[in-house]
Order: sequence, then structure tokens, then C-alpha cells
Amino acid sequence: MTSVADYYAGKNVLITGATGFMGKVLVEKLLRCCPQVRALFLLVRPKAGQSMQQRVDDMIKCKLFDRVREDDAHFHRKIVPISSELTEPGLAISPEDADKLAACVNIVFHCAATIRFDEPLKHAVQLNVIGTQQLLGLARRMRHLEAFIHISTAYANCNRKHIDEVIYPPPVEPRKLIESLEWMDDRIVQDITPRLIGNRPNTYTYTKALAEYVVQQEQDKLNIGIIRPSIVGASWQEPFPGWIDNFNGPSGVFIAAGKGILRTMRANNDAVADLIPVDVVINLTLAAGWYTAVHKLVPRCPPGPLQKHHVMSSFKRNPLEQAFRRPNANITSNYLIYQYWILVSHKFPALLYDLVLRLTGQKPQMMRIFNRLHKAISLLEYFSSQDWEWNSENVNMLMAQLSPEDRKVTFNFDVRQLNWPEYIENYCIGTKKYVLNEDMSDIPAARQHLRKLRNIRYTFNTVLVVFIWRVFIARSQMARNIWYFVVSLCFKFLSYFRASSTLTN
Ligand SMILES: CCCCCCCCCCCCCCCC(=O)SCCNC(=O)CCNC(=O)[C@H](O)C(C)(C)COP(=O)(O)OP(=O)(O)OC[C@H]1O[C@@H](n2cnc3c(N)ncnc32)[C@H](O)[C@@H]1OP(=O)(O)O
Ligand SMILES: NC(=O)C1=CN([C@@H]2O[C@H](COP(=O)(O)OP(=O)(O)OC[C@H]3O[C@@H](n4cnc5c(N)ncnc54)[C@H](OP(=O)(O)O)[C@@H]3O)[C@@H](O)[C@H]2O)C=CC1
Repeated sequence: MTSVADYYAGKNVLITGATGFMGKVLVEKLLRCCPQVRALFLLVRPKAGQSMQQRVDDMIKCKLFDRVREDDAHFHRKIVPISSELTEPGLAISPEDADKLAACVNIVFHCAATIRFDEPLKHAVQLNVIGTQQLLGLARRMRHLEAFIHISTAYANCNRKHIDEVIYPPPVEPRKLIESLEWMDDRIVQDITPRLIGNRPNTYTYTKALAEYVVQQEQDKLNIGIIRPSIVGASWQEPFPGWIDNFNGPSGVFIAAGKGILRTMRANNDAVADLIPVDVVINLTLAAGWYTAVHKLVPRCPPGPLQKHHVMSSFKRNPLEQAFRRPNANITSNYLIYQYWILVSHKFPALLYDLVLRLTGQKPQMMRIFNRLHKAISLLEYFSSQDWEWNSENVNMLMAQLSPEDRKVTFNFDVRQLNWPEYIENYCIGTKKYVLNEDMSDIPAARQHLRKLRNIRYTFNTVLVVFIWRVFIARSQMARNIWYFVVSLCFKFLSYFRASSTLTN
């Protein structure tokens, strides 16, 4: 039985989306665990005033690549950036580069996509569907291609409750949709988008379903493998626990909760979200690359349930700096209770805080932050408040095909071995260290800040109770009677204790 690393020895690998969250982890893992790989061709676009080469240089300088750097200081020699914009005709690859790729690439990993839930349909189709089609066109020209691995999402078919490892018929024939979008102006497309996406929640899942179909159309000509991860979170073990570099999905929710901004969210209480660590997804992807070179496959990544109390307790132990309030979120599936908490725990404190800012001559900002947060959590709500049943037979089969060393160590994707509380703790610390770039040595000060917030809350609650009680007393005879009764009782107790202490002296 050959090992996965042996398979990649001497191979030329093409990767799209290498500058993204998952792409980076894929590049790192290939370089570290398949050291005999010949070259990694990365399709990268220039962006934000940076050339493609500068972007790749910045990427490989980041901490994620520390372990690769330790093993081989010259690892960058294996990386060949290719300038490419996936939404342009011919992927905007120069004819020379296209010829070079056609002549030598053995495996393609297609990770690039727009993952925004609010992406206008035209752009989502352009990148996720047409971009994929064009890449398949290039792949058809590759004379030594052994596998084309497409990264999809477990939610491509989220309009179904039970999802098998098959490609379902597309919601619309992609060719017809592409032709129609060509002549429609953006306003018309915006108007008909809800009708088109039907019972899917957004253009992301809709276009990812179309992309799967487009990939499947090539199955007679190419060795195709499709990976469907659920919600991808920070790394479990590799290259080190808790690595994460973005605010997407749960990470943004965790950070907002850790900062004490997010105090409520609508979600299913039992299994809040189907989370899968990024290193597990990448191990599965590389194993699938090896296996697909011989067979065809649609594996899905087996997820685990994310529980909110682990997040809260973890942020109490390792607080984020300058929290707005103490981390404490109410997860509820009840709409009315949710609205109540939005009002009491989000809008009211935001208004109060903005009022203080105004009074002190500063610019109000809290309400604006909360409006953005509400938009983000409303887009995630669809995924956090429902359950799906997924079939994972192909994943189990693939696991059984690996050598014991690959299965248990190098390409382990058995999520059953994961200790969830420990994983979530590392995830929360990862958001602090790698997303917010906060220093771990500041934790005592952050804890002190949380204690201060707790004292402010106690004081505020006491003042509020006394105030309400005073208002109540002023208006109700019964409240006054209760008040006098309680006060006289306290007085009697005090007199009794004073008398008994005088006697004992
Ligand atoms: C407690 C336990 C509960 C459990 C919790 C369960 C969660 C349950 C999740 C389900 C999730 C399903 C996932 C499906 C799985 C896929 O298949 S794939 C991929 C998932 N895709 C995503 O998660 C993308 C979702 N995000 C979006 O669509 C857009 O970001 C949104 C939400 C529409 C917001 O758009 P926007 O307002 O334009 O903001 P955006 O441009 O994203 O960010 C603007 C800036 O704010 C920053 N920012 C963004 N978010 C934040 C934040 N939260 N805080 C601070 N800054 C932030 C950004 O970094 C950015 O900074 P700059 O780059 O401008 O410096
Ligand atoms: N993150 C998650 O939770 C999940 C992700 N997935 C899938 O995994 C894949 C990777 O996701 P993730 O890494 O999180 O996404 P990111 O948004 O982090 O990365 C997207 C990548 O695509 C590239 N890209 C975007 N537009 C273009 C373009 N026009 N031309 C060239 N490259 C482009 C980006 O390049 P640039 O840096 O230039 O913008 C970036 O490298 C996607 O296919 C996604 O659907 C599936 C399930 C869950």
C-alpha cells in the first residue's frame, strides 16, 4: 500500500484559492508532509495594489509556514505563482503559462470561490460556476492530469434534509442561466434572485450546487473528486492547534461573543453548528487527491457539534482585550425570546453607550457595530437553526484505504478522536492570537477588565432595582405596606441581635 506522501512525490500540483483560508493550509501541508512534491503552481491574482508575487511572498512569511521553514529554509523554490483572475476569459492566464500548465500538471485542487452569503448572483455565478468551467477547460488540456479535486460545501444541497454523497440534479441548467445573465442588467438580476435560488438561503449555496454539476459533467474525461466540508473552523492539531485567520462563520461569532458584543443568537440548542477543523478537511482533501487518481469520489467531511458553553467559558479563562461586556450569550430557537434579548442585551446597551459617547463629545459607534452584527448573524441563522443528515460512506471507505501511519498520524481525518472542549479552547485562543493579534501576556489585564465590567453590572443592576422599587412604592399602597413590613422586620432582627450581644458581654 503506497502512502499518500509517496503518491505526491515528483508530482506537479495546481492550486486555486491558495491565498485563502483553506488554500494556505493545503499548501503548507503539502510542503511539510509531502516533501518530495515537485512544484506547486498557485493561481493568484494581483490585489489591493500588491502584485501576485508580493502576495505569495507575504503568504509564505506568515506564522502558518513556520514548521515548513524549520524543515526546509528554501521551500519557496517549489512555489510557482501564476497570475490569474478566475472571472476573466481564459482565467487571464498568459498563453505561455497555460501551455506550461497543460504540459506538466498532475493534480488540480480547486479551492477558489466567493464564500460571501450576500454576493450578487451575477458575480457568484461568474466566479463559482464560470470560473470552475474555465478551469475544467484548462484541466482538459493537461496531458498528465491524474485528478481534479473540487472543494464544494456540505450545504450545496441544503434544501434537502438528507444528503447523500451523490451529485443532485442542478436547480437550473447552468448553461441557460449563464446565457440569461449575460443580457440582464444588475437590477433585473437582483429582482429575480430570490425566485431563482428558491429554497436555498443564498447565492453561495446555489452557485456551489451549480458548480458541482458543472464538475460532474466532466467525469467521463477527467478523474473528478468533490469534497464537501461543512463549517470549517480553526485547526485541530496542524501545523499547530487553533490556527485561524478570518472572521467567517463561527470565528466571527466567537469573536463577537468573546468581546461581549454578541449576547444572543438564534440557533438550535442541541447541536449549534456542524463544525470541522481545517486541518481535518485538508487531510481528507489530500487523501482524496491520491485516491481519485485511481477512483472517483464525493466525500463529505464528518462534522462535530459545537457547544456554546465551551466558547463562553473559554473566553472567560482567556479573555479578549477591551471587551464591551462579559462574554455571555443566550442561544435560543424561540423567535420572541430572541427579539427580547436583541432589545435588552444588544440595542439598549448600544444606545446607552452611544449616549455616553455623545455626552463626552465622541462619535457614537456602537449602534453601527450592532447593525452589522445583526446582518451577519441573520445570514448565519439558516445554518445554525437546522439539522441535516449527511451520508459519509465514502469518507469511511477512504479512511479504510489509507495505510495505518497515514490514517492515524499524517493524514488523520477521523474527527471522532477530537476532544471538543479542548478544541474549542484552542480555537478561541487562536482567534485572539492570530485573528485579533492580541498578546497572551495581556490576559491578566483583560481578566481585570472583565472583573471591572462585572462590578459595573452589579452596581447598575442594584441601582436599577432600587430605582424601580422607589417608583413602585410611590405609586402603590400595597408596595409601601410590604416595604414597611420588610424594614420593620429587619429592624426587629437588628434589635434582637444587638440585645443578645449585649447580654453575652
Ligand atoms: C456562541 C456560539 C454560537 C455558535 C455559532 C454558530 C455559527 C454558525 C455559522 C454557520 C456558518 C455556515 C457556513 C456554511 C459553510 C460554508 O460552506 S462556507 C463559508 C462560510 N462563509 C461565510 O462564513 C461568509 C459569511 N460572511 C459574509 O457573507 C459577509 O462577511 C457578511 C456577513 C455578509 C458581512 O459582510 P460585510 O458587512 O460587508 O462585512 P465584511 O466585508 O465581511 O467585513 C468587513 C470588515 O469587518 C471585519 N469583520 C467581519 N466580521 C467581523 C466580526 N464579527 N468582528 C469584527 N470584525 C469583523 C472583516 O475582517 C472586514 O475587515 P476589513 O477587511 O474591511 O478590514
Ligand atoms: N470556509 C468554510 O467554512 C468553508 C469553505 N468551503 C469551500 O472551501 C473553499 C475555500 O474556502 P475558504 O478558503 O474559506 O475561502 P476564502 O475566502 O478564504 O478564499 C477564497 C480564495 O479564492 C480566491 N479567489 C476569490 N476570487 C477570485 C478570483 N476572482 N480569481 C482568483 N482567485 C479568487 C481568493 O483569492 P484572493 O486572496 O485573491 O481574494 C482566495 O484565495 C471554497 O470553495 C468554499 O466554498 C466549503 C465549506 C466551508
